[in-house]
Amino acid sequence: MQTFHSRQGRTRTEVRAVDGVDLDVAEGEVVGFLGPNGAGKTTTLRMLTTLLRPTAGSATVAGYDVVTRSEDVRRSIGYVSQTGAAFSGARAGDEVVDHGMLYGLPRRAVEERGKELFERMDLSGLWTRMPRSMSGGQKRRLDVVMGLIHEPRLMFLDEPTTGLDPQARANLWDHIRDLRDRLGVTVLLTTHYLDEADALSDRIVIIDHGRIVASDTADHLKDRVAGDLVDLELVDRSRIPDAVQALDRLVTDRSGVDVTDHHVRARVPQAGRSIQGLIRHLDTAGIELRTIEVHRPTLDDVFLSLTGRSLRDAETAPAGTPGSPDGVPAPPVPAGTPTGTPTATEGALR
Ligand SMILES: Nc1ncnc2c1ncn2[C@@H]1O[C@H](COP(=O)(O)OP(=O)(O)OP(=O)(O)O)[C@@H](O)[C@H]1O
Repeated sequence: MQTFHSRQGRTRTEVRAVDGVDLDVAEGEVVGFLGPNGAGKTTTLRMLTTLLRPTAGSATVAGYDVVTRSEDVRRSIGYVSQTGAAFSGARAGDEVVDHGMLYGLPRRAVEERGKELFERMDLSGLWTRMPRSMSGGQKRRLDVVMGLIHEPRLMFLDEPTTGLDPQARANLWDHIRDLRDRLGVTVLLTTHYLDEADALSDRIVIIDHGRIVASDTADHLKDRVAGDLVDLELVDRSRIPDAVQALDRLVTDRSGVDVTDHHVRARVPQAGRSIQGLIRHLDTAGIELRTIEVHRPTLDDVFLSLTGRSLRDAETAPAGTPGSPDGVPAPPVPAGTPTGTPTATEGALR
């Protein structure tokens, strides 16, 4: 759990930023932490990366307790914050080398690894460039290089693609996939982009008001929580009651059947399996269709069915004052890279 206190005049407000987060991440998984603004994603990440001490609860990252073994945690992880890491006026390559040396790594080894990572991240030729003259996408990839310089087994990426244009986003997605596929890095990323969570994550954890409301693969969430949307457009409106009855038999929850104009719509679990039978039935009953459409649900549908509101509508301005000095700043990290552990991250931050 993470509780913040903020003061406005004489009023002291308590914000429970994270309240009931149970999370297990296996080694090699890419987990997308999805939720609207202010849901508690960054706060959870800051606790897992030892930047913030949990008010209650415990968490283990790469096998180490985040409070009692915080230095070991820092040595084992890479963290790309929302604001990025490349601040100084130094050249990109020098930034990377300085960053690696903070981990106690020898200059030569860091340079070699840094140049390799520049190639892998499509930054070749930019070693001596000032970060401020790089494009948004290049800067973000430089942040990822800095996060990877000490060969962590686990990467935390906080909204890695916010502010990037579609091409730069797609490019960074490829690199994030590459982290897992080629480097075997476990990735925990936060996002409020539905398509990003969908495209990148082996598993999606949906957080709302500081609590986890769902955790599963995107496909399972869609099948289990939302169901496919079947939309029948009838030629003859007088047959609507018959079509409603036919579709209603396939509905397994209480979501029911909607009727507008010539359309009859319902959410049906795994419609691919039942649609043929439905069409046969309608045909036999002489119900003529103008169109039939089946839509896979989106993650927004999942969020809607779990919380009663759309993720987009849930995007509200955060209530507290993020960035106030509740957090413990991370000191430079000591050298070394731990060997893999069976569970990359686990914890119950309640
Ligand atoms: N240091 C702080 N002091 C007071 N309140 C805070 C602080 N940090 C975060 N909060 C509050 O805690 C809640 C969760 O914030 P958090 O930044 O974790 O959300 P988020 O899901 O990462 O949002 P975003 O997508 O906007 O980054 C919000 O209500 C926020 O205002």
